Amino acid sequence: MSEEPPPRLDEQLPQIRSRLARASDLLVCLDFDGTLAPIVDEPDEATPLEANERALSELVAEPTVSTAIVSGRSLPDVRNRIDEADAYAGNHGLELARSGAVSVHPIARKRAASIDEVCSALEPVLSPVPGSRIENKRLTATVHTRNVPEPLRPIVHRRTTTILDRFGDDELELSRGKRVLEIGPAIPWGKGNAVELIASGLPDDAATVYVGDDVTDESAFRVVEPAGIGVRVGADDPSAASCRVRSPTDVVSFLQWLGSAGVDLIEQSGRRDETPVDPPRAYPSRGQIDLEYFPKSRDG
Ligand SMILES: O=P(O)(O)OC[C@H]1O[C@H](O[C@H]2O[C@H](CO)[C@@H](O)[C@H](O)[C@H]2O)[C@H](O)[C@@H](O)[C@@H]1O
Repeated sequence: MSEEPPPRLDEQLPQIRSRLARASDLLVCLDFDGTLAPIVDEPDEATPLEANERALSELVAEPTVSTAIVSGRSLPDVRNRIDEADAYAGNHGLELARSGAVSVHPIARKRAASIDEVCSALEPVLSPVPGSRIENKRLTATVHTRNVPEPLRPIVHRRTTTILDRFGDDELELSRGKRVLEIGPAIPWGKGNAVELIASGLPDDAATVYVGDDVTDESAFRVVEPAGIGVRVGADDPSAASCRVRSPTDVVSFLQWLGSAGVDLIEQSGRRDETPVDPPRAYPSRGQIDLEYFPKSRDG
């Protein structure tokens, strides 16, 4: 990954056009917080921009386009916040909903009890810290520090690390996001893996676009680039994405552009007529799914 922030999206339009002009189909994967919805102080109050919802609906209506929301929130939470997408990945890719069925990473499912224990242990040590908040998302947990006064944030970090060392038993790991500490199972699985799974149901010459704003979106950028298009939302962070926009408002413009010029480029390529498209692979029902859709591992 370059140390430099990626170039602005408008500077990259010729490259984006040429990638779309070679594609038979388009998969548009979108992060939620900071991408479709502006970042707000209270996580419960995050709402997508109406214009982003409209632009998503227009993409959903296009026969050459598939859509997915890929979020760090729990699956039920993110599905309640934004409707209509063809697929949803929650908990940073550990749970997936598509074609009417849900699959959960088998190791993450086993470690849900440890997440619960850690949340219970964190409650008494963090509740005295003003503004701190624990979001238990079953497969992962988020410790929020956005509303914690700056001088107290190191205390939250220390206490969280201490509890995780005591209860996590090497099964859980800590990572950082935007004013949050994310606690999840220590397994090599992230948003990028979820995007690969979703894309595997599409023809080989489909183009995948991924738009996201935070650290966990980087694994998805690495998966889609360079054949697809990664768009980092935010000012000047280095990223594996090939271009950037500044804010969720700019995401609106990009989604609108994809729904008009982007779809035209794909249709003009005419590749769809030549390529027989496999029917989307349906998710099997709960219970059958885990080992089939997620990799086996020693304790899986
Ligand atoms: O992958 P995402 O959909 O972007 O989810 C990442 C985390 O988003 C939420 O936290 C972030 O947004 C909050 C509301 O704007 C903000 O207050 C917080 O500081 C941000 O980090 C969500 O609450 C987490 O569960 C997600 O993991």
